[in-house]
Amino acid sequence: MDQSFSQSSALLVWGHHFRSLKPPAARGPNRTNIFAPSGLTSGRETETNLSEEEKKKLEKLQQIRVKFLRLVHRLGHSSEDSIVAQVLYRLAVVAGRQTGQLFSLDDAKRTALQLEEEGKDDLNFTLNILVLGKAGVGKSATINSIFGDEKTSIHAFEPGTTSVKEIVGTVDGVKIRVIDTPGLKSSGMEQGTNRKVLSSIKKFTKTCSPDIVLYVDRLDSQTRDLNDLPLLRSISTALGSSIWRSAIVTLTHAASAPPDGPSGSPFSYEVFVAQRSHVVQQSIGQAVGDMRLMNPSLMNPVSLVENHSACRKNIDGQKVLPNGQAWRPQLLLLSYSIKILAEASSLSKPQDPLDHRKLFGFRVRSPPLPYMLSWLLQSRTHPKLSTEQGGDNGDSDIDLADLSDSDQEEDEDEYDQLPPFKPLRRAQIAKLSKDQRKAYFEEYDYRVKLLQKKQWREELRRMKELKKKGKVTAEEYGDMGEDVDQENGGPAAVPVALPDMVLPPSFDGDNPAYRYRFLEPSSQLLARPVLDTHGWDHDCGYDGVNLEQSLAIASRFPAAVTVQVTKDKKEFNLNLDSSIAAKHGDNGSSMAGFDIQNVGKQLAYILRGETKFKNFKRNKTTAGVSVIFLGENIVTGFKLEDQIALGKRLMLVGSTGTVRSQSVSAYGANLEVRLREADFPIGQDQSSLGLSLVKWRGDLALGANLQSQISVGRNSKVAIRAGLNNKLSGQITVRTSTSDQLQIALVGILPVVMAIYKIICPGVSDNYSMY
Ligand SMILES: Nc1nc2c(ncn2[C@@H]2O[C@H](COP(=O)(O)OP(=O)(O)OP(=O)(O)O)[C@@H](O)[C@H]2O)c(=O)[nH]1
Repeated sequence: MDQSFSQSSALLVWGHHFRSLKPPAARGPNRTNIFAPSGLTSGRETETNLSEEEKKKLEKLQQIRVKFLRLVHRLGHSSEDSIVAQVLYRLAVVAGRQTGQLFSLDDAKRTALQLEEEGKDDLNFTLNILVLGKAGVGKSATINSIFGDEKTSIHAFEPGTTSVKEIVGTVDGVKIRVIDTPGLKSSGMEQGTNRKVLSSIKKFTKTCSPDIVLYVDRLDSQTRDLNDLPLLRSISTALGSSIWRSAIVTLTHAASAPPDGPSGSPFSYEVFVAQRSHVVQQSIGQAVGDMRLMNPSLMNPVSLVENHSACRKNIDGQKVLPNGQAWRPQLLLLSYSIKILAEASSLSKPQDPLDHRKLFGFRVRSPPLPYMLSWLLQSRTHPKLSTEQGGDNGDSDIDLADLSDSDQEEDEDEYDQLPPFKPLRRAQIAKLSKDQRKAYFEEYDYRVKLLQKKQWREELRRMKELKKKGKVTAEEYGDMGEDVDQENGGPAAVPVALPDMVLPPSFDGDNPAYRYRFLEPSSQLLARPVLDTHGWDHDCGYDGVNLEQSLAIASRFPAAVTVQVTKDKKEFNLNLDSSIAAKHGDNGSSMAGFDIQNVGKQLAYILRGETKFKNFKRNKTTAGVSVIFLGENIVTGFKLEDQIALGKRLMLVGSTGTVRSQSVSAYGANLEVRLREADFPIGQDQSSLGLSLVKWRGDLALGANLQSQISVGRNSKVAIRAGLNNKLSGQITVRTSTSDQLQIALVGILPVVMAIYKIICPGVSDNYSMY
């Protein structure tokens, strides 16, 4: 389910610079609200005291404001839009927060609308854009998308732009002049070539100085570190670090599916965009050498772009991102805003220049509602008292009963009735013919399975008896380790022995995993290191720690706390999950929880509660609420969930819910069918098919998700995960694990075959690289 949600989540698309913002003027008690109707404040009185020079400045600022509102109108945005509100606020600040007749917002709005209705072509607004970036990142394609026309040629496999050139066109009555530049090189060795290109760019910009710089890179490139520093430094040295003042980080290929995270499941779109934006923004900060630019509130704004011809379009024919936002009007609005602010800034005193980065850096953002909705709709297991803590282990009663009736005796008998069997030695097996060996292994596997089943049932029976007598201890219960949790279709969360560190795939003497081993813990507090598998060579990869504790509060209320802290040089992540539950009779249970999670770069504090009722033997209904505090936003949520078990193998889970913040709501529903092998957990084959639906800001996102784990032969397992949404983007992941070396070799050949296929059919590879 996650995947489909992540595809549709809307998120930090504009980085943290584009947060929905209540006009800050409305926040402080001493500030004048620029959105208040004119004439209600003392503006008129102060206006009469103004000098001629100040009056002229106000008039000019009002003209700029009218011009800006006309541009906003042409883009189809409203003055309530967060970027627009921020620009208007900033203009009011430059004006000294005058609200009199000379600088009335209502007047400006009225004039702008009137001029637009008259259709006058007197806007007098031009925009010069310099486009910079590495080779092949999509600079020329972005320029074509801006103009909606094939103005410059693009190439997939060779340098498309070989010299600096100017492209002129008109968009919404605005004359836009774009300087397209040859692709720059990132490696330190090639900075000589870059210097030549940059010096020709500099010559060009002397005659046509840019209002905006688009620094273009790909959203989907996997650089984790500061690989582009030499390139960014060359740009700063050649064009001056002030070039970054008006730069927008433009990330192309924005419809790409997020890659897999350390947990194996894909990142949400929000996290993917936030991480990639952060890497580029930080690199720019480092290249400029201004530590203030490392401050999130001063980083360059980010804009997402998707140039692919198959990109989904909205009813107006505008290309839209996976979160449903039309990117082109947003990019233009951002560019116009920066130019408008620069115009306003030229009227203010030199010691107070406007830095648009500061402007867009307010730490308030529109919360990613689809992401929060998918989080809310997840099924949760209520913590239970272990038998040692005095509990009867609630739901697992059903499991034990279910799993120990009817066909159990048959299986046991079957195993006991089997004729004697003598396992062969390796040397004896080697002498068998191919058919004999096959028959031998089939028989061997069949017997092992029956034996495992028998042992498992014996263990369950033993546990049941002990439970009846109230004698089972937590350790024994933990040893069992096989109690099936009906809700999650997997082993229930019971204390298990501390796992060892995962060994890296190739030997590395520096890796601590080879030097340290865990000891069996005596405490119930489970502590585990968190491994980041995407580390570099000689990186130890352990950047975090995970702690888990289950307790019984007042010997009655089971509680569970999980804390995970990851920290490396640059990032600090904290995740806290804590829950406490209380039972109502035999069939009901309520849970309250407090979580802390990283959402983008902010911490979200979450209060949640839910009540679960078992209304029929195989049906459970859950209702839950949540309140999330994210920055200055409060997101409230409500959900309903129903689980029906149809026999032992099939489970149906349906949930629906809504989240709401700042009078915007997102609605969603999930339906999931889970199917597992009849002798689960001895046989591990299981599949699930999920459908999800999210409605947010008028956009409907539908997603389907299939997950399947199948055993192939004796030694291999295949796990398939496929996701597809109604925007026809999706992802298929196939993972195979095998102990057969030949198969590994075959799997290793796959990328080579793919690479050859791409060379033979370049068009195909280019078109399908992201979809
Ligand atoms: N899927 C996808 N492909 C893109 C996108 N932008 C560009 N491309 C493709 O990437 C390739 C290179 O695009 P160009 O626009 O020529 O890149 P460039 O940065 O101008 O390249 P140089 O001029 O050589 O520096 C072309 O095949 C484009 O079709 C995008 O947003 N999504």
